[in-house]
Amino acid sequence: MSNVGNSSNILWHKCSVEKADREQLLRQKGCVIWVTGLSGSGKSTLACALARGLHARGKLTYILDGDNVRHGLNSDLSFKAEDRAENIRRMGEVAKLFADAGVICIASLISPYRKDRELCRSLLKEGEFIEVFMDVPLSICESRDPKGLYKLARAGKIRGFTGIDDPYEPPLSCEIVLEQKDGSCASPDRLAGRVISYLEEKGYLSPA
Ligand SMILES: Nc1ncnc2c1ncn2[C@@H]1O[C@H](COP(=O)(O)OS(=O)(=O)O)[C@@H](OP(=O)(O)O)[C@H]1O
Ligand SMILES: Nc1ncnc2c1ncn2[C@@H]1O[C@H](COP(=O)(O)OP(=O)(O)O)[C@@H](O)[C@H]1O
Repeated sequence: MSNVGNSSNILWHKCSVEKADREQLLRQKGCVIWVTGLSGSGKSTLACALARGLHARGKLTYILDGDNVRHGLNSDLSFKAEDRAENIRRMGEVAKLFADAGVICIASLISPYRKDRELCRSLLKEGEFIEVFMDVPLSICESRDPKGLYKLARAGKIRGFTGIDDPYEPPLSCEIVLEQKDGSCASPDRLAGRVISYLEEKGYLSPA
């Protein structure tokens, strides 16, 4: 008998077709690229550029974007701390399933709290969780404000907005930092190129 979370009598069912077999088929290694950063830091843009770049090399990717998943699976969750934690936990679990399918899964969400990101990291094997920090100062994100949300937050019309009146905890150590400082903002394709080089170096773009 085994207990899993709140359930009991749940046993793992194993299949003879495993992750490595799917990876052979796809000629790549399943992993999670976890893109974290403030709203407006360029997470979704990077995710798209990365998916395009990898697709062009014949690699199978799937983007889990915070905004998009909040339209469906996570539509019951708000932005209070415990709901963000649940949002991130579910994203981590779904990303893990994609990685197990052999897919290069690009999860792009603010994920502001370190402990939630660490929990998602712990779901995967060593090396399979690649954290990418969009290191863009709040002032730049705020000046971009493509959805007008910072303006609403500053006006007190949105409460608990990340970076304004809700914290963002930058990674203390992560696999890739993409810095965008004033005046020197690399293009999304260039930034994606840095992630693709990392994947190549670590062998993720070759079969298991
Ligand atoms: N209070 C508050 N704080 C931060 N962001 C807010 C908030 N309310 C709405 N939004 C919009 O929701 C997008 C962030 O969703 P995420 O799922 O990525 O957030 S989180 O990881 O659960 O913190 C985020 O999208 P991005 O701009 O793409 O980051 C915002 O557009
Ligand atoms: N590398 C970049 N250089 C300049 N502008 C960028 C870059 N990446 C994204 N942007 C712009 O910044 C804004 C926010 O990008 P977005 O990808 O929506 O951020 P996020 O998903 O983190 O909220 C958009 O207007 C986008 O065009």
